[in-house]
Amino acid sequence: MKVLDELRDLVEDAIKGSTVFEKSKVLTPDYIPKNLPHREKQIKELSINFREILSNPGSTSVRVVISGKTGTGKTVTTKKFGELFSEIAKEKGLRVVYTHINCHRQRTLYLMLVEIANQLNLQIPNRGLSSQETFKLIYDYLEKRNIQLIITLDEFDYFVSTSPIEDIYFLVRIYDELNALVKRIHYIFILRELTSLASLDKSIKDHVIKNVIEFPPYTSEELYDILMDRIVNEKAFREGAVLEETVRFISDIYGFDKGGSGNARLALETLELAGKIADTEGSLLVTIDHAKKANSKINPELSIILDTIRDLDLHQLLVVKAIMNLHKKEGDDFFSMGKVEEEYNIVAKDLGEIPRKHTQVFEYIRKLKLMGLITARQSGKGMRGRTTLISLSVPISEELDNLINNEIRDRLLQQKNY
Ligand SMILES: Nc1ncnc2c1ncn2[C@@H]1O[C@H](COP(=O)(O)OP(=O)(O)OP(=O)(O)O)[C@@H](O)[C@H]1O
Repeated sequence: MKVLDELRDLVEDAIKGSTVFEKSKVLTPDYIPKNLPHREKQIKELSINFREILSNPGSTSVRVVISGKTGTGKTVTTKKFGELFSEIAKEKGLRVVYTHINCHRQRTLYLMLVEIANQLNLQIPNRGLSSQETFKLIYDYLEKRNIQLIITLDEFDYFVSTSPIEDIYFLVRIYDELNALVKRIHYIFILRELTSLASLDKSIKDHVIKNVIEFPPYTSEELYDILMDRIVNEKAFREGAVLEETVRFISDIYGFDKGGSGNARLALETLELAGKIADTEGSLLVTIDHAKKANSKINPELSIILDTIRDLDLHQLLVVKAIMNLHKKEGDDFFSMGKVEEEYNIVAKDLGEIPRKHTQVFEYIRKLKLMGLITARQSGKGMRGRTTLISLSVPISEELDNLINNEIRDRLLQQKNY
């Protein structure tokens, strides 16, 4: 019974316990934030493409393609645009309804149409209507209420790769089908890769690919602004709970310019998980160490990183060991290149190895950075100008320690045997 009581205490303590979060819901994937840093240009491009709906409604059916890798804000940006655009239309006395369909969830043309009807609050009779009949019902509804409808087809690549060609044709050439004079239906097609449309017939492609808006992967600076916006403006965390260097660290790991994927979703997930780890450890601050632990759980590239450690040569491993030693000795995360080189010289000599020259060590560090094992950043402007500071991108655990030591031992043994 005692054990049960202890467990109950534990649960109660955890419920009462302190937390670094203030409004954690703003970190959930479906949350649409007030600001979308670094997507202003894309929102403007969307607005320009759609403005004719307001100035000359019924004259044209707009088609825009949005293309970009995963986590580059395609979904959140189109939703935000839809929200703002229909709001502005309403102020001008026009009805524009924005519908967002995920082609992966609504897997067939029919299911997509049912979902569009749902979002329009239009009841569809249960007797099995065909897609064509359903679309006609939707169109009549728009006509009766004088509505302009924007349909966003998210993950359109999926629809293209799984649907019969007639369905794609029907969807994009809807006006030939409907024979309607007033154009009320407009599309935003969201794709990860433009090349996924390559297999389509030219007559279809011409209806889809008119205006392409690119969503490039985010740089480290851009991710920093996105994370900071959720922390400071959206108040995801208590004031001061997330250290600035933690945000910098996460942005550097995922920044496209730093060899990362440029994926804002992974950066936000890492931040959220780092917060949860801080809570579990009873810490009032979210530190780089929490971010490293979160990264090792989330970053899909990490298991690959551990594999790459097994491929490193002896002196590259010694550089990694030097950074680990410095971390253990000084408790810091980032060290200047000079310091790492100094420690590397000691580590090498201790093992009876002749340390490599400065330029070679520099090259090792560059390679380790490319492999994603090391994160580098510039120091703040100090007395001696800017210097490059480096840190390991993985948490320093006993497991990592053992792995590195074993690999070093193996390399030394191999050398002896030759
Ligand atoms: N510029 C931005 N500002 C604020 N948050 C952003 C921004 N870009 C992306 N995000 C956030 O990152 C996450 C991923 O964004 P989103 O789902 O829009 O990406 P996506 O490009 O549609 O990805 P996928 O191709 O995987 O569907 C979401 O939580 C979103 O709110």
